[in-house]
Amino acid sequence: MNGLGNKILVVDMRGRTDTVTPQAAIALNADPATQFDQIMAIHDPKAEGTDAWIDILNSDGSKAQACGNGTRCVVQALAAETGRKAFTFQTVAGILNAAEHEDGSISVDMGKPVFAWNRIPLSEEFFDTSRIELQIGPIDAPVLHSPSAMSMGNPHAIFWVDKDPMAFDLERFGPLLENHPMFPEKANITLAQVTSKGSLRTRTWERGAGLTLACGSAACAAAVSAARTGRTGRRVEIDVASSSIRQPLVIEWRDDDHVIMTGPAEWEWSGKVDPATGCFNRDLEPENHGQGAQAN
Ligand SMILES: N[C@H](CCC[C@H](N)C(=O)O)C(=O)O
Repeated sequence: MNGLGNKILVVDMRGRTDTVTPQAAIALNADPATQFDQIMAIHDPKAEGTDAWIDILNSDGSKAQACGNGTRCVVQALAAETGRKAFTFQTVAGILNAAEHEDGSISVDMGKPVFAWNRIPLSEEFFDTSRIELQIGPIDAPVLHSPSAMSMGNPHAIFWVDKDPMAFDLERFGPLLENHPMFPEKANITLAQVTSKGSLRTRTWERGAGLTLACGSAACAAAVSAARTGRTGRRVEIDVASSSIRQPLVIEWRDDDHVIMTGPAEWEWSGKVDPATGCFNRDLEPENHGQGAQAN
């Protein structure tokens, strides 16, 4: 599946006690036929009142605490399977409520943003993490500087740019910043251009996945950071510059501090996958539209 182009493998692990291994993730990503950005593994629920435990792996095999685009794909797959429209998931980042709307768009309550330096986490103490001292490029003429830092369950740095985010050499700067000592758990790196008081244009280098076509939790982090620094209001339309899918993500940072993300999801193909090794085969004919890959 994809969430605004973000390549998502939704793997049904319900009824099983094993998990998708980092090795399987790396093997699946190494094959062009199954190259992905994140795996959303659906497991039987652990907590009362939840529909599933969602285990999230990046394409480098590392774990992610949140995945907005991937969560919308899980909602679409489960809604197609069950006919239900609203779900409650448990992830490392906490409990997420999500629902598919009549028009097919999907809203996810991504929880509350975290601003404290030591919970993002950052390796240096900053009283105000809405603008931290971090720059890249020549000392006297930095290419990127003074980002806003925060967590959506996963760490984010938002660099403000005054021209198209596509004009930057993010392939070069991304890994330097992702792995910068400032971020003890690494970070997702986003370039954000304010295009109005209610809209942003973004591009993200993802922790553990690199340049992706879209990143939902980064869109949430950009919207919250823009509102937090007075650049926009608390409801923002995000034009994800790198995505070929010309639909905005709508992010609302509600007065109760919850961040609600609304956007599309799309099924691409289904198949069977070995969660230990990553061996897979595609269904010749799509069995059930909206179904993720079935573990075998
Ligand atoms: N693409 C995902 C983000 C995955 C985050 C992952 N890169 C990490 O934090 O390690 C999204 O739509 O939110």
